Amino acid sequence: MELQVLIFFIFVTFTTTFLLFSLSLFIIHLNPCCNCDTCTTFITRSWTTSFVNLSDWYTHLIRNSPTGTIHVHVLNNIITANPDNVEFMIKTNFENYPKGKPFSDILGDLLGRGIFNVDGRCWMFQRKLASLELGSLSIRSHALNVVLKEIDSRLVPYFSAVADNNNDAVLDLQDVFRRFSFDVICKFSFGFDPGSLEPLLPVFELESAFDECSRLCAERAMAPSPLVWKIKRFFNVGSEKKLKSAISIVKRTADQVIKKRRETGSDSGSDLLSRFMGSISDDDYLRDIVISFLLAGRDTVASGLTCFFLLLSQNPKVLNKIREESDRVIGPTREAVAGLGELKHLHYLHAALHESMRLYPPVQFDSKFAKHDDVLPDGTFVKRGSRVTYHPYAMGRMERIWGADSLEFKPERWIRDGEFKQERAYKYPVYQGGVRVCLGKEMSLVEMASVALCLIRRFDVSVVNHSQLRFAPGLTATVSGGVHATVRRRDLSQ
Ligand code: HEM
Repeated sequence: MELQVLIFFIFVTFTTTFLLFSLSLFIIHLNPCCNCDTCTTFITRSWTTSFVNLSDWYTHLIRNSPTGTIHVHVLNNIITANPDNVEFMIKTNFENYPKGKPFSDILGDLLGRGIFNVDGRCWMFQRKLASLELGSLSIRSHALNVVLKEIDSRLVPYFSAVADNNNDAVLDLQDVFRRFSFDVICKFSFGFDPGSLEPLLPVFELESAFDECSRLCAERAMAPSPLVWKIKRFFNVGSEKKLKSAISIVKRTADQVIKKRRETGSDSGSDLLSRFMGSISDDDYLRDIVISFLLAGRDTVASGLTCFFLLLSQNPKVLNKIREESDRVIGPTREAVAGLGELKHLHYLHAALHESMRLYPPVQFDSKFAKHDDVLPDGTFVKRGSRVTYHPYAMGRMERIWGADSLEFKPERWIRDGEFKQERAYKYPVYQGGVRVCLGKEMSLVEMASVALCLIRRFDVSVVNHSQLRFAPGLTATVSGGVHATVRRRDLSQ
């Protein structure tokens, strides 16, 4: 009995100390008492009466800010859509804006020492290794082969089955593209095929565990204070208990794949894991690296494709122009596929993909934490420890950046002298840009262009729900309830 009392006493003392310590950190870092308009609207959530998404409210505030920057004091968060500030954060003064501890705390349990979650030397080592691998021609053509095989063997049959259903069946584009891109990134990174787009296979345990991780980590990020989730994690209750179990599934599966590969040897050497295995002998480190790639490559591509098809469905003229261009470059045979060389000549298609991600960037915002006091180019003072966020979603909707027609879907704005022209990364930081620019940019564009071509040339895809998109909380832009569409085989006599 005495022992139980002692344990109880230690438990209560520890918990109280922990709570008080965390509360004092919360008060030091945040400013929970601010009663400015922005903070009051944020705390009372009264923005929901006029806006569907938090990002839309931020866009509205930023539009009305003369500098293109706002400050949500209660979150200690500076949010900017000013290209000069973006360039300063991610390039000129990059050293002062690492991901920082608050970010690595949120994703640390899932990503460990993976590239997404680290700064400094550990990041630089992985970055160098990964850029060497991803830059090589052989891995690019491996990526294209993986994508084309998945399109041919699963995506086209899946769409065909829906099109041949006489009852005007509807499919959820977002769900299909997520499963497609999960298969692709697993094959590309691990060299193994989860087959999640096979209609008859049950949802793969790894895939749903990954969904759960992404959702619950985003919940951590949205908590008003890390104290909330840290206490839950400490006691292993509620959402933290679920997260722990989902993370263990992801890690266990990755461990099994690596162990098997060590036993059988890296056969073809073409997937990313085989290539990393040549330089890294620590299997836990290898696992962290590969999990970061799975996270990076899955929902981003699915989100990009979903919004692209939504916009095409609303803009038939753009759709027709893409079809005309592809007939010209690849030839009119519907089954013909574009190789790496031909993809480069599809200028209008690339313009349309970039334009779609301007309005619906897969990563809507990206935060860093200031190491030292600083002043942004627009004059905003940044206190050490503040969170500084650049906001591609708001940037894509700014008249001062894109002109009076900024809300229109106009691929033509990317075409000069008949060719696709890239914009500066700081005006269009959809793939971030600067020192930590996305390493999968080329691969994702090849993947999205290939999917778009194969589907557009064969099918008419019509989105049925056209109301304003409501995004669910998550690391990547995900539409609540999905994006539903009918699919018909194209009438080739037209
Ligand atoms: C439309 C698709 C994609 C978009 C919009 C996108 C966007 C981004 C963004 C915004 C970042 C910076 C995130 C941060 O600050 O942590 C990033 C980083 C990264 N992306 Fe992507 N990404 C896409 C696809 C991919 C794919 C397919 C891969 C893998 C093959 C990939 C691999 C990476 C990696 C490894 C990083 C970390 C780079 C570093 O920290 O140095 N991405 N991406």
